[in-house]
Amino acid sequence: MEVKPAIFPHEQKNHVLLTWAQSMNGKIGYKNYSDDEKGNLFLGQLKISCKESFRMTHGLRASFDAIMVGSNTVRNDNPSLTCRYPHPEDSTCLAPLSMQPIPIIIDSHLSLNYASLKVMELARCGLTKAPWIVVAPSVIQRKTKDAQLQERWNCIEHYGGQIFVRDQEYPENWKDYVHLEKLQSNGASRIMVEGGATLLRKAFESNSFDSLVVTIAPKMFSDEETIGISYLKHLNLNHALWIPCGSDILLTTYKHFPMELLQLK
Ligand SMILES: NC(=O)C1=CN([C@@H]2O[C@H](COP(=O)(O)OP(=O)(O)OC[C@H]3O[C@@H](n4cnc5c(N)ncnc54)[C@H](O)[C@@H]3O)[C@@H](O)[C@H]2O)C=CC1
Ligand SMILES: Nc1nc(O)c(N)c(N[C@@H]2O[C@H](COP(=O)(O)O)[C@@H](O)[C@H]2O)n1
Repeated sequence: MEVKPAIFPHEQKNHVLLTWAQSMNGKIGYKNYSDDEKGNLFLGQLKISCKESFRMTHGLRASFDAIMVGSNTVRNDNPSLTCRYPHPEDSTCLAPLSMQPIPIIIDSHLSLNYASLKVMELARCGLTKAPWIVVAPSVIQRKTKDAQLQERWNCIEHYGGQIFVRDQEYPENWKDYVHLEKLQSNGASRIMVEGGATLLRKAFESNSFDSLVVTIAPKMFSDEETIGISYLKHLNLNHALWIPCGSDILLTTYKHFPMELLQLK
């Protein structure tokens, strides 16, 4: 797949950036995740980025209208999906509400327990924007007979979130699956797709993105306990830039990567 040089989203209205952090052997997260409600060990996030590239990610988050993640990412990581600078490792170091990206979760069957999520708690406290959830059309009918689904739907709306029902149950094309046109026409024009592996892979397969920023850390993780993304080998990266960032290296298609993001202090 030819990957074209990209311009940074400030100059472009609609933009989809695929971004993730990976080890040298392409690993991005723990393989088995478990729902801590069932009393199992909650594995949480695989720590990959160094502090400089994690800070860069938060600089990017300040430049985008929304961060999109998949439902398994939320189930495994319970991410806050906030813009925190200059110290992203400090959960209280939040950018002003106006600079916070909209969290977008692709959760076709409304499978997550929204009341227990960090993104909902942060929205309830007025610290961040309430999340947008993309669901399959079957949820409308199912929730009339399923009190738990109705409760989740009510929880999202109660905290000011929005639910977007896509047109088809299982669209082939990524853009239809995530209801991209509707999201962008409602204000999420520039979207950072942060993962997980499936959501990113499907975006590659339907060539539904404008740019890439990949953080590659000098780490290796075992096949037994981690999952990976192996799409880079299919890309023609002749136009890509490789930019050192702390102990990591960034692979990006931005011809003019905003280097000030690397100096975010
Ligand atoms: N290192 C990093 O930067 C990141 C790592 N992760 C890790 O990734 C792991 C989760 O990844 P996965 O299990 O792959 O789950 P995932 O988070 O990608 O969830 C699967 C998603 O794919 C969507 N999907 C299924 N079929 C699709 C299709 N045809 N088109 C478009 N979307 C489709 C589902 O609706 C769901 O939202 C976790 O371990 C998490 O920690 C997640 C984000 C970033
Ligand atoms: N840039 C980056 N480096 C890592 O090492 C990571 N594990 C991730 N993970 C992504 O960031 C989300 C967490 O977001 P918050 O810090 O909770 O706001 C996680 O869900 C992945 O999307 N990213």
